[in-house]
Amino acid sequence: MTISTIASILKDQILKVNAPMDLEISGISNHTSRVKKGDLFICRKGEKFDSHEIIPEVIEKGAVAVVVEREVNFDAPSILVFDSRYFEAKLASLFFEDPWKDTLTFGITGTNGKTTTTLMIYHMLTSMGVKGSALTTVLKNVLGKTYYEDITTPDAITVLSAMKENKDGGGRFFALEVSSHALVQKRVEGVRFDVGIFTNISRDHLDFHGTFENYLKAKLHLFDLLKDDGFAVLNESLSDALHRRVRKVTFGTSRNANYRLGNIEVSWEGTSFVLETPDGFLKVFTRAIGDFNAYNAAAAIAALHQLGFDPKELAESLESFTGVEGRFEVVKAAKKSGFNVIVDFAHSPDALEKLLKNVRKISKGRVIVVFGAGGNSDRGKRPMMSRVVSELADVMILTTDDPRGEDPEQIMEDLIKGVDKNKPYLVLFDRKEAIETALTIANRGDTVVVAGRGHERYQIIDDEKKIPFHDREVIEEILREKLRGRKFVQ
Ligand SMILES: CC(=O)N[C@H]1[C@@H](OP(=O)(O)OP(=O)(O)OC[C@H]2O[C@@H](n3ccc(=O)[nH]c3=O)[C@H](O)[C@@H]2O)O[C@H](CO)[C@@H](O)[C@@H]1O[C@H](C)C(=O)N[C@@H](C)C(=O)N[C@H](CCC(=O)O)C(=O)O
Ligand SMILES: Nc1ncnc2c1ncn2[C@@H]1O[C@H](COP(=O)(O)OP(=O)(O)OP(=O)(O)O)[C@@H](O)[C@H]1O
Repeated sequence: MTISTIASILKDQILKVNAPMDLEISGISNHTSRVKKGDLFICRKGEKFDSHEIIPEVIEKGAVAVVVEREVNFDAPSILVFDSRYFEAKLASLFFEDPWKDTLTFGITGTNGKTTTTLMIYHMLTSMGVKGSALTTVLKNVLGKTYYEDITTPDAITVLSAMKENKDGGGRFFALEVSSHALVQKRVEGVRFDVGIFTNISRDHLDFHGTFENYLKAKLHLFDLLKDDGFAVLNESLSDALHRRVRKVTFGTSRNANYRLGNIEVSWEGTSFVLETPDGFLKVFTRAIGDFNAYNAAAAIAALHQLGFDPKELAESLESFTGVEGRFEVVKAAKKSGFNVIVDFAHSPDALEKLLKNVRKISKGRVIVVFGAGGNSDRGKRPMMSRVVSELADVMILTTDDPRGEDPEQIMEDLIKGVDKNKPYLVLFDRKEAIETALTIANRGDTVVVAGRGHERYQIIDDEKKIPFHDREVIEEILREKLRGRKFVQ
């Protein structure tokens, strides 16, 4: 692709071109670690770093031109643009030949349930023989291959190159979990979606968005990115918040919902419910435990049913969905000990509340909860999280999550502010010790919930330091030690 092509197609985004028009670019990149020979490199001012400062380094590494959003004191072929992030998204779409155009694209946003809903769609479609890909917090799978390991919604270049690879490999759909950070940072601005799903909204990420209104606005931007015939699948509580004139399909429990959930039943085996669709009633069962998973399933079924898939086939294919790693994950190794252990990613007040209400429904004994709060993110939600847990747990053990450079004592102080002091609670900073204590005090019939980190494999202490820590593996290791040499009657 030449500079001339870019300059003519993206001219509205460009202030000045200072490069030969016939200059050929063979790739695009935005990070020094990924620059290749012949690349057009996009410079961005970020929160930690400004890559306008390192142009000599990227030219040295082989970039033939740079995109900048301010004048720089370095003589290199360049394109001056209004907004680097927006330009990157549009350029990525152009460079990878608009792969979303002939792909069935799903964008899934919401405070909770994005990963699960995305993977339900992925599971149903692939089980029905439709080839495709999904990028989520947990699974980042492009036609069976792990595409990258990192944040939830990657940068625009990664998103669009993954879509292109999916399309070139015969993939017909692409399901993308879209975080509010990604929407603000224009990581999906170069994509157009057939279906946008908004699972729910509750307090989270206010460190980044400032206010709840901004957070909601960020999420709603997904629907500005729908294709002309695209449609929105919304939790019924969000229908009025979306003012844009798009086709809306709602799910919920009220009479007005287009997809109406009823008879939700939760057990250790899974979740079942009846879904009233515009085409009649559907019995649905999924092995993912929790009434909130009925809502996630309703959203996923509504999206696919509206696209013309047979509802019975959808329900059948969902039966083999076993849930997502680290989401209401029942630790099998604990069965022998007579109590249950659950690992769950809940790290917002709403997710903790929904999780623990479900646990209470199915647990015979006490509910013992181990959790903490992540550093460098929304301080205000911390006391709300501990308030919910102290209300719903019988025993609460506060511990460390990912401090991310913040003082763990400070995080703990914030958490303790929300605790009901009439309820028993323990503070154990060492996460392993906290889990071990919970497993030690658990009696037959009790349920231990280890919340907050789900599938994550490292504790992030600060920018530099990552300590391997996987809740389920730590639990299994402790149980092995405890069970060694002991006999249990089951
Ligand atoms: C606060 C935030 O969201 N930051 C994201 C943002 O970084 P940034 O643009 O501020 O980047 P920066 O590190 O200051 O660097 C500026 C520029 O210099 C470049 N650079 C930087 C360093 C270097 O050595 N070389 C280099 O070229 C970078 O590529 C970038 O172009 O853009 C980067 C590329 O898209 C992201 O990797 C980065 O995510 C950081 C790592 C992050 O942790 N983000 C979290 C908060 C996040 O986005 N989370 C959501 C999920 C939230 C949830 O639902 O729980 C997500 O989608 O993952
Ligand atoms: N529909 C829902 N409503 C409320 N809570 C939910 C819902 N679905 C899942 N959860 C809770 O949120 C946790 C995370 O689920 P999931 O990974 O699907 O959400 P997510 O939105 O992708 O989260 P994240 O953005 O943090 O990756 C689950 O472990 C569960 O506790």
